[in-house]
Amino acid sequence: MTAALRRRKAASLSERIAALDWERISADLDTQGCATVSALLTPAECVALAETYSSDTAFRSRVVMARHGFGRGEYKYFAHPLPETVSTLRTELYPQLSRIANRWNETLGIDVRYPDAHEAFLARCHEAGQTRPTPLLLQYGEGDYNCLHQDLYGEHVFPLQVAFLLSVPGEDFTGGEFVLTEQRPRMQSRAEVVPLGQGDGVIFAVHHRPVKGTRGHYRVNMRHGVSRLRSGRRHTVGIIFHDAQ
Ligand SMILES: O=C(O)CCC(=O)C(=O)O
Ligand SMILES: [Fe+2]
Repeated sequence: MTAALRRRKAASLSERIAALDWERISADLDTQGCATVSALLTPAECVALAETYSSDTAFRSRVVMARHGFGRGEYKYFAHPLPETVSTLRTELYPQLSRIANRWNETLGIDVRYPDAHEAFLARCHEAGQTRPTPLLLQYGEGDYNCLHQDLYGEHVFPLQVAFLLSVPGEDFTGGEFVLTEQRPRMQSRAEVVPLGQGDGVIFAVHHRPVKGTRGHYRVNMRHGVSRLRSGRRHTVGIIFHDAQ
């Protein structure tokens, strides 16, 4: 098979997103507060995205985490126009996730509802002065880590976000595990380490999520971060659906 034929036969990113098992993802998010999708990005897409890190024009700002007490390592927020892979992920993951987000808000008795199209949700952000794009590329070297945090950038918050591992664990880097914590009312916190391979994504709650208890649902507070890299270099791309002030 020629390379061109192989390319045509390979499903596009849109097709791969549409083919995801959303019932399973939805159930995992309900029970665990996170769900993984395996190899949604191809190795070529991962390498291409990771390589844009050195670009001067693709980004609107760079954050050196140690300067802000966020950890160690750095990240850059993409500028418009977003790379096609990032824009496709953001636009096409959103409609499925908005159904889960609306269901969660209903469960928690929160009045906010999310529109079906990402464009409509962005219009809401923009009207409130949240106009700057939030998708970001992160870069970690040996000894780097990302402190537990929540990606909140203003009044409007979409309750789910996604991070994709672009590097190959065990080969490009060691350590550097994705970590989630869940703070439960009047109980001790629960931690979850999410093993990821190259191109895998983790979908997780940004801030709050409903947990089923014996007497209805209650709200827990979520944070995410990355444990210390023992060696090598690790890149991830973060897809956050609300824009920033
Ligand atoms: O590098 C990671 O795995 C975490 C990235 C992150 O904090 C984010 O995508 O918001
Ligand atoms: Fe984050």
